[in-house]
Amino acid sequence: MLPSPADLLAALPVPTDVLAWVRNGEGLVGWGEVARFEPEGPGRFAAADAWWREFAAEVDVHDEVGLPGTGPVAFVSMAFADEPGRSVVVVPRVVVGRLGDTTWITEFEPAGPAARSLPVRRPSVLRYAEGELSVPGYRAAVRAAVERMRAGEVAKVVLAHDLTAHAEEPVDQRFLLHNLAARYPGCWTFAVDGLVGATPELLLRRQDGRIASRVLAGTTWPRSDMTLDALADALLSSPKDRAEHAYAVRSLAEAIAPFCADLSVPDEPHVLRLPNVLHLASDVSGRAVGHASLLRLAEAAHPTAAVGGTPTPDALRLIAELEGMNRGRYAGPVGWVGADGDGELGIALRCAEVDGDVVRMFAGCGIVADSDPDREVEEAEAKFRPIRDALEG
Ligand SMILES: C=C(O[C@@H]1C=C(C(=O)O)C=C[C@H]1O)C(=O)O
Repeated sequence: MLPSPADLLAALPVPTDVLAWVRNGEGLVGWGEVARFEPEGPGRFAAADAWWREFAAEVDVHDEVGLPGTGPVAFVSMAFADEPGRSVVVVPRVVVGRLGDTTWITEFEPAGPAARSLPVRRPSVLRYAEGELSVPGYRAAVRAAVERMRAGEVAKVVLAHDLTAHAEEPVDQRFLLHNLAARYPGCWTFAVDGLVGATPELLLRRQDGRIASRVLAGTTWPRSDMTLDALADALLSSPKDRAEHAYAVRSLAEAIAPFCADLSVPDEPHVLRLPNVLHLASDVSGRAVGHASLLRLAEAAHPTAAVGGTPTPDALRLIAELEGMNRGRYAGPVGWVGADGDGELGIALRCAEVDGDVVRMFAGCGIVADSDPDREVEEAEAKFRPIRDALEG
């Protein structure tokens, strides 16, 4: 039995090409690679689903545990945009999983040589630099979005920017994972093909005929002049944040309604408290009708107005125009799928793309007509905290 959240991650023997999806000590970690598929474009979800079905159907499975996450699994990280962007589906050679008190190992045969276990290394000297969209560039983009919204072009748009850190040596992704899981145990700590983070937002879970989602939108952050209770009350009674939240909930609920019976959407959001931010949160759930896999459900739901906007097509056009950067897999669905098409996909937030010694971090905010550009810059700063702190140790 593995006693603490850090321990599932401690099973990872190597510093890069690690796979993880861990929350409160439960989940999956993987390494080695038996297969990979990299779809692109608007058909990427359907292509990933078809490829995985075909692959999983060929596997001769001996599953002695029979829990969600046992048997063959693929880790998934989808591009945010139809263009540009590369999505990744990876089937690991070895998976270690944990659910409740049960811990298991899944291995493809013939088993490869055991990976030599390398100690976790702290990144050496970090130098920060602007990303593709600088802070002043981001402020200007938010200002422009507000003007366009006041002119009635869109109701909500989510704008993000990036920040780069350079280390002296390739970054040990496990160092980030350990720090994120220790500080944000209730978030889903993930790593797929170099995208590493800890997201508080569950796009969709499909399991045993149930569909669930945790929608977040509407954010505040701790400051010295207000208690956490006062901040939470202010967030719940802020018309701006409630409006941002309502768009996100509606977009998710409408997208999954055709695949669900007994859809349950809370009348009021609750406040999710994290060390760096507080969010308005709504847990939506329903009973799955039909056989649409998790990947096909995600295709219908992505991007929700938590990371895109309302109406979606106009918001996506505005994001491409005003951000002018490639989001890559940031804000796209990330997680795992099982051979039966069930699994869990979060929204890849509070994360970074790690490429050797370069770490590209992302953060974004929902913008509505009465957003203040300076506050959105501050909110993005608060959202960079988890990954920056994880890098710095
Ligand atoms: C876009 C991000 O977060 C999203 C935007 C939020 C908001 O605007 O209030 C809150 C949670 C997330 O849905 C991010 O963290 O980068």
